[in-house]
Amino acid sequence: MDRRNIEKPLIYLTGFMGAGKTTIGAELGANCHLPVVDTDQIIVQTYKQTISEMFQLHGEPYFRKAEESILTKLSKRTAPTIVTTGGGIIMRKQNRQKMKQSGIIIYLHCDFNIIMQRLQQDTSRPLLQQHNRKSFSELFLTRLKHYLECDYVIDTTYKSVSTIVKEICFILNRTDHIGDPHIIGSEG
Ligand SMILES: Nc1ncnc2c1ncn2[C@@H]1O[C@H](COP(=O)(O)OP(=O)(O)O)[C@@H](O)[C@H]1O
Ligand SMILES: O=C(O)C1=C[C@@H](OP(=O)(O)O)[C@@H](O)[C@H](O)C1
Ligand SMILES: [Mg+2]
Repeated sequence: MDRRNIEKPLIYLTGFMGAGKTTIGAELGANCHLPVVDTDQIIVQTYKQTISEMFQLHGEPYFRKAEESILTKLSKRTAPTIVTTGGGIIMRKQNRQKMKQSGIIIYLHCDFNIIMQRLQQDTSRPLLQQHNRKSFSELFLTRLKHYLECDYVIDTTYKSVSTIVKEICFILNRTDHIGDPHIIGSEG
C-alpha cells in the first residue's frame, strides 16, 4: 500500500455493467482500509435522482456530463482512494486520460453470458432496459478496446468476490505499475 505512486494515488475499477466494480470496490476498501467512492453513487447523491430517473428525465448525454464532472473532481484527490466507475466512463477520451494520469486502472473483465446472468433481475441500469441481448453484447464489444487501455486486467468470470479482492491486493503491492496491461490470475 505505502509503495503506491504518490503522483497516482487513485485506484480505478473499470468494466462493463455487472462486472462487479461496485461490489468488489466496497470489499476491497474494507480489506485495505481505504476510502471507496462510486461515481454512480455520487451522481445519485449530488443530483438527488436515480440513474434511471436521470436517463429518463434528461437523457444519456446529461448523465455523461455529470459523470465527467464527478470524475474531474475525483481525479484531483491526493489521498489514496478506490474509485468504482460506471461502465460507460471509458467512452470519453478525456475520462480515460484523467484516469490514466491520476491512478492505476484495473479492468474487471467478465464473460458476457455471465454478465447477463448477474443482471437477470436488474431494473436499475437504463442501458440494459434499452438494449436487447444482441445490441447489449455489441455495446460490450465496442467498449472492449477502451477497457483494455488499462494497467491491469482481472478476469472475474468464475471467481468469488474474495478471490478477486485478493488479486487486486496483490496488484496494489506491486511496485511496477507502468507499462502494458498485465493479466492477473489467468495462469491457473
Ligand atoms: N464475482 C462475482 N460473482 C458473482 N456475482 C457477482 C460478482 N461480482 C458481482 N456480482 C453480482 O453482480 C451484480 C452486479 O454487481 P455490481 O457490483 O453492481 O457490478 P458493476 O458495478 O460492475 O455494474 C450484483 O448482483 C453482484 O452481487
Ligand atoms: O455502462 C454504462 O454506460 C452504465 C453503467 C452503470 O454503472 P455500472 O457499470 O456500475 O452498472 C451506470 O453508470 C449507468 O447505468 C450507465
Ligand atoms: Mg456499479
